[in-house]
Amino acid sequence: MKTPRLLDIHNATVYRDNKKVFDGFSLSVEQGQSTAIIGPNGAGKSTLLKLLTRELYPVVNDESHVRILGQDRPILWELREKIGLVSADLQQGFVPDVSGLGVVVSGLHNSIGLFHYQDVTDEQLTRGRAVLEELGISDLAGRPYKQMSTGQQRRCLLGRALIHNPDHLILDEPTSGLDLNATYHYLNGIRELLQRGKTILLATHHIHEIPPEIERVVFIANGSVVADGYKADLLTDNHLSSLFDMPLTVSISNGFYQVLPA
Ligand SMILES: Nc1ncnc2c1ncn2[C@@H]1O[C@H](COP(=O)(O)OP(=O)(O)OP(=O)(O)O)[C@@H](O)[C@H]1O
Repeated sequence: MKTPRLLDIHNATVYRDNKKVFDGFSLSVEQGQSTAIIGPNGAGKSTLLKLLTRELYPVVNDESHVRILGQDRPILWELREKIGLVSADLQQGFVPDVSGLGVVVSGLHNSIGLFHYQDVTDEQLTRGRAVLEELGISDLAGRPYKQMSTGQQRRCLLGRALIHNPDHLILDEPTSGLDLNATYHYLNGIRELLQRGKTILLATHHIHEIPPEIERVVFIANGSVVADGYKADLLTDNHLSSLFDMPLTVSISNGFYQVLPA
């Protein structure tokens, strides 16, 4: 049997409040095909990722579908186990008093904090500690979320996304707000995950945070896919200048791309 696609969107119309953000949007991503979704502010990147996490739904229509791992109506609980998420929305909405260990373990409860009515087992705590150790952040286990830096919170949230050991990860602008050291530390962690075979869907307008291991890029502008192909073919002066509507020049160093005004 053919492996179902991670994502298969065909002809989708999506509204956010009264605004039609996608009109006939189509995109598919195979499992194992890590992809960077690039576009300027307001292009529709987060909207796309929210379709995948089922935080947004398309308008129901016979001629369109949004299939995730082969399912039109995936069971949310199962989806959360198979696809980990780190996004700014999640980071901002997290319960401030929870500890680093609590952040990670909350992934098992699919909650944005840990609450007294939740039954947290010793086994879950042991799993949470193992994830913290794997990410090299065991020192954050007891620290309240609200007392962590942006980068520390982000790494705990990565731990939360990894607690189910999902095959797929969605990262929405993963290094925004991180300093240089934290950016490259975080990117190294992401590169390791890619090298271990995880599929990563990364939405960003920061070209420098695309790990060398990601080869496919999709450009989105005004709610449509405007280009889709290999990174080496699309991350060029001309293509990026056109996407961001200003003259840009690209340089490459150790597999990472950097962009500056031309
Ligand atoms: N709650 C909302 N109500 C109405 N319009 C919205 C809402 N959220 C987003 N939009 C609009 O949808 C469009 C796509 O937004 P989206 O957040 O998906 O873009 P993005 O590419 O992720 O942008 P950014 O890089 O700024 O995060 C934008 O025009 C935005 O103004």
